[in-house]
Amino acid sequence: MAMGIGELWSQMGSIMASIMFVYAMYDRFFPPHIRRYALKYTTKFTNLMYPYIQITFHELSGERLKRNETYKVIQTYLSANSSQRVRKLKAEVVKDSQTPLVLTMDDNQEIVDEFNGVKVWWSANHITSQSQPFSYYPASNEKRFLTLTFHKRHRDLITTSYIQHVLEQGKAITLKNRQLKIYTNNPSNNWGGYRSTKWSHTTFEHPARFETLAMEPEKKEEIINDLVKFKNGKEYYAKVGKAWKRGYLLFGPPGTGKSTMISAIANFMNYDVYDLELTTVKDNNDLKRLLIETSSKSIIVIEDIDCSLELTGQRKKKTEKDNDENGGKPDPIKEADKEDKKESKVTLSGLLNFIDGIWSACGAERIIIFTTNFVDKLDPALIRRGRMDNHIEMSYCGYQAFKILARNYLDIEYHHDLFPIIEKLLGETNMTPADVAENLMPNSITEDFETCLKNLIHSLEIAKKAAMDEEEKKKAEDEEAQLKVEKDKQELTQEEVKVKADGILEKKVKENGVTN
Ligand SMILES: Nc1ncnc2c1ncn2[C@@H]1O[C@H](COP(=O)(O)OP(=O)(O)OP(=O)(O)O)[C@@H](O)[C@H]1O
Repeated sequence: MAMGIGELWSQMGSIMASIMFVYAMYDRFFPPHIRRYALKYTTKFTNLMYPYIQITFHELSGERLKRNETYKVIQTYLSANSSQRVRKLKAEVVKDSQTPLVLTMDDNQEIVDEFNGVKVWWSANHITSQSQPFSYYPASNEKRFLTLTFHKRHRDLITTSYIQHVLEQGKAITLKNRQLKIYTNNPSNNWGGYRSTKWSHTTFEHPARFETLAMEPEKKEEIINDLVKFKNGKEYYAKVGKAWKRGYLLFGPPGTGKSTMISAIANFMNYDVYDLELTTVKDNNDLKRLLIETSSKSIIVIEDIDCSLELTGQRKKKTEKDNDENGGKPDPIKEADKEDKKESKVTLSGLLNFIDGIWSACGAERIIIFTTNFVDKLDPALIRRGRMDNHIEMSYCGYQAFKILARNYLDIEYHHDLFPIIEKLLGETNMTPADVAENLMPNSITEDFETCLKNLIHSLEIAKKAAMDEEEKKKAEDEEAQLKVEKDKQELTQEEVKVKADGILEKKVKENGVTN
């Protein structure tokens, strides 16, 4: 006969009461050391019966309870996998991330992950403990940890491959989401009589991308392929015994996109940028120290390398020009700056060591970029292949590059009737992408794209005429110079004739004098 609900409840009640009674007796009459003994053996027994292994990853570790990097990386991995599956999520503000609000698994939530067909369980937990006086997070007396549970027959797979997989994936996601930074070296205060420079940084938010960079598509593709090969080249570089770094030399006239290219590379590679101002570096040692302080996955840039040091004599010219701009008088600010530069004792060999000396191998995955407007003036040792592996010429705007700018600035995707005229004019005159872009920008909100294209045509025609006039002028000057040379030659020959004639006359006079 079926048992009534009331009867069931009364039976459960008496079972519970018996359990409580036995526990109270155990607690009261068994001394603690016997209880500990019993607990030890019960745990051993349950461990034998329980086929799962648990690994915990604590949020804080070490004596000073610093935040554990592994915990953060696993949390990132789990966030990427859990936000779709877990019902209770926690929103956290993360510093230096492109997505400042990150959703992570909340306490006591569990997610199931699968690796090579094996199931594992992750759970987020916390225990409340006494507050930690030495913790970097003094307010926190909650110890958080993540627990990984898996069947013991998969021990090897999980403890080696799976955990490594989680860490690699977590790191990759962190890198992808991180906010890029741009560093620059500033002279630091006199300290103990030693004047050195220090990196300071801000967030790097340049919007340049390869898609928006105006250059010939084949050339662009070549650069992208080279970068991808470099990024995936860890094993290759290790195999050939070369430090994992690459040098790029960007050269071309001002306004052809050298700085824009650097930003596009940084965004594409997801690397930080170190903009090195060589003139404020005290000496080779200071340069070495700055190099050591740069991180992996970064681009070290030295812009206008020809003006940075007295490696080419270019700096002297620049200074003279600066004085001319100031009515011949030295500008006090620039003079102070000059004092700074005078102190820079970085030498060519110091710079060469910086690029490929022993110390350049500290840190990996680094790109060094030099830019210059005057490639011919650079010391060949500085830019030889192997140091600057890839020489990229940034040239005047061609038709393909123009089409990219037209798409960027005017949203013209494929073609416009004015394009053939522009193509012809671009073939006949030199205009930098910076100037083309400037012309394509509407001067007012009422200006439509056709007007912008016409503005460009007008500017190209003016530039073409100016170039022709310049050429004519140069031709005329050359001709004049040539004429002068010829005239000088003629005058010289006349002079020679005169000298000769005078010589003959003198001789005759002497002879006559003798005969007379
Ligand atoms: N190839 C390009 N593609 C897209 N935009 C460009 C390109 N070249 C120049 N520009 C535009 O012109 C501006 C100036 O270009 P950029 O500073 O990159 O030139 P640069 O070659 O580094 O000049 P400089 O030698 O004077 O430093 C940029 O802000 C960008 O808007």
